[in-house]
Amino acid sequence: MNVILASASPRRRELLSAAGVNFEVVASPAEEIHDASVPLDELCEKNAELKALAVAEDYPDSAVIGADTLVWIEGEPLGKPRDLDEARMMLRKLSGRSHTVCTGVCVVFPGKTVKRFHELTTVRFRPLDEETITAYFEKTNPLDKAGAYGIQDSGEMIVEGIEGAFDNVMGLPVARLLEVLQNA
Ligand SMILES: Cc1cn([C@H]2C[C@H](O)[C@@H](COP(=O)(O)OP(=O)(O)OP(=O)(O)O)O2)c(=O)[nH]c1=O
Repeated sequence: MNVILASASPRRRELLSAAGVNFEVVASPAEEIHDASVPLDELCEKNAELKALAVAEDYPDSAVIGADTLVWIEGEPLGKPRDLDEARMMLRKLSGRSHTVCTGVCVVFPGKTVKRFHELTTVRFRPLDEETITAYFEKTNPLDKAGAYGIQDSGEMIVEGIEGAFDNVMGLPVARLLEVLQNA
């Protein structure tokens, strides 16, 4: 079965390649929803589905994978920051506390069968002072990442510990995705 990753994210590409899956990449034109009144798990899965369905229209004979990662703190979803000021505000908010990272995944199979799931990881941040945030932004670009951080990019500067899967924080819970692809 031909597999398409409907994502522009280099991290998702890396993770799926490392799992030994052969796939093509087609970035999805879908617009994400960021509506705090929708429950986190539903929001991640819905966005993943919108991304996958938009590409599946043009590739009806392939299995099309969409994914969406949101950082959730105190009932508020954090997407990607608009600029460095907002990125700094996000890290201040995450400083010294735990938050939830939810990645929703949707696979649209030929015949339009849709499989959706999500995975949650708890991430505990170190207390961050302004100097650490500045130093961290010199190491990584926060603007293309939900919550303004990348656990895979000098994550030890800011993260104290996690409960759950690391790859889920990076943007793709691969083990569960492989099960879905294999059981198709
Ligand atoms: C929290 C966190 C997010 N991220 C990234 C994963 C995603 O690429 C991004 C969240 O944005 P998404 O909207 O989920 O994905 P995207 O816009 O990058 O790609 P596409 O919609 O085309 O699939 O944040 C990390 O790389 N590391 C992290 O620790």
